[in-house]
Amino acid sequence: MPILARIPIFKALILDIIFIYCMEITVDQMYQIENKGHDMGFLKKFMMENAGAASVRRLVEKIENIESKNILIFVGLGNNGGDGLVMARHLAGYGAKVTVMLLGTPEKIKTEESNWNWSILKKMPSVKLMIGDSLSFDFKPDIIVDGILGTGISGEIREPYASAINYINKTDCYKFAVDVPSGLDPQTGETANICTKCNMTVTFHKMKQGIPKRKDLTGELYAEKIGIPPEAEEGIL
Ligand SMILES: NC(=O)C1=CN([C@@H]2O[C@H](COP(=O)(O)OP(=O)(O)OC[C@H]3O[C@@H](n4cnc5c(N)ncnc54)[C@H](O)[C@@H]3O)[C@@H](O)[C@H]2O)[C@@H](O)CC1
Ligand SMILES: [K+]
Repeated sequence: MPILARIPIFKALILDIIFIYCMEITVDQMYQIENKGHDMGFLKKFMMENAGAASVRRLVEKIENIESKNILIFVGLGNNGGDGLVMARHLAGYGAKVTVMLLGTPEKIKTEESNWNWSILKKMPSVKLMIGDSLSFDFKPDIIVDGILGTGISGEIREPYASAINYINKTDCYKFAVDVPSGLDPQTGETANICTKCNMTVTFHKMKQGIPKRKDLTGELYAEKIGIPPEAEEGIL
């Protein structure tokens, strides 16, 4: 054993570092765990539901009088956006004034679980739905939810996501990132050409290795369980 590791305080520190490192997973491991959980019957739509619900719990704990707030939710066409759609429904349940800006058209939503959530929102007049790439709103948001891009990010940010990220960064309000601030690579901690700067980030299941490197962009950072059976990790972690 190295000499330093024999001194209790250093031993504790080394154990802490090992523990923190082991708690963090790669993005690839996350996708494998998600797929295995889904194959076990814990469907991705349930994971998405729990991700959105856990995010709203954190937001409601943080922000007083949520029912009086104008909340603007930017959603991309992947499952990060799907989590944002779940948040919209839960926040409407709290009585907040919720507007969803889908960055694209509904036919281009990529997954069954995101589509499922979009179709529920279409039946909810309590949530205002906008589509396309207009960034002109007839209210001033108190809170913006960034559900644009998550673990599926690759390369430089393309339109209309880039303009939405710019809009978020120049708007003065509370900013919440779903899973990871859009533009931040959750594996490496590096940013693309542009990235949201947020006040709070809630990531799911376990911390991804790159995210805690960028607390300057994440703000307060949490990893929330979303119901994936621990057995889904077997053979992966
Ligand atoms: N992995 C899991 O276990 C779970 C993941 N969930 C959510 O799903 C997310 C991952 O979903 P996806 O795999 O659909 O990925 P994303 O939602 O991150 O989106 C990927 C899509 O965005 C587009 N895109 C990628 N890079 C781009 C760029 N630079 N500029 C413009 N467009 C770009 C691509 O068309 C791609 O299909 C996570 O971040 C998380 O929010 C949750 O629903 C809960 C469970
Ligand atoms: K995001």
